[in-house]
Amino acid sequence: MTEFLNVQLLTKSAFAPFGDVIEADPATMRYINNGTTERFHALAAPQAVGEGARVIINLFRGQPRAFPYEIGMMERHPFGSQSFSPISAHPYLVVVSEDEDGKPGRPQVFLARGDQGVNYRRNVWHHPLMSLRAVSDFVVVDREGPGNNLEEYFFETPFIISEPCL
Ligand SMILES: NC(=O)N[C@@H](O)C(=O)O
Ligand code: NI
Repeated sequence: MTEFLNVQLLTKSAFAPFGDVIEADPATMRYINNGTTERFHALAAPQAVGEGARVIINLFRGQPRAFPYEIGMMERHPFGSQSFSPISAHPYLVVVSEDEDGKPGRPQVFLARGDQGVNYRRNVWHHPLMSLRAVSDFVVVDREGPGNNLEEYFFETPFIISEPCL
């Protein structure tokens, strides 16, 4: 039986089980550079485990997804975190799942604003990048190093996101 997923707004509290929201949170702000710059401090902390592992910074250029969209798989990165920070100012979707005995549970879909980034903590189930509306660039901070840092799971029956809006 096809299951449709609803979409919720991305908030720090709702996303807390999965990682961090990278946004200009006033509670994290301190002035630097003689008061000319606001520093929103330590919004997330990259993780990269394993001998020889390092944190790297990438650019991802995502093609917009078409809807209705089938969420047929999820993935996770056992050895490192992965963050996505939009630099094209377009909204995008963030799809995550709790872990249920080594498999992803029912996906949860968040609509992220174009000024919100996310950091998936290490080993958190998520769907690959889901850009909306237009080709969108993201600064991606994740882990490079030895070992297979990609685990994928394919659902027997895909979930459907009918529309990306709320
Ligand atoms: N494969 C890759 O680098 N990207 C995915 O991990 C993703 O989450 O988009
Ligand atoms: Ni990923």
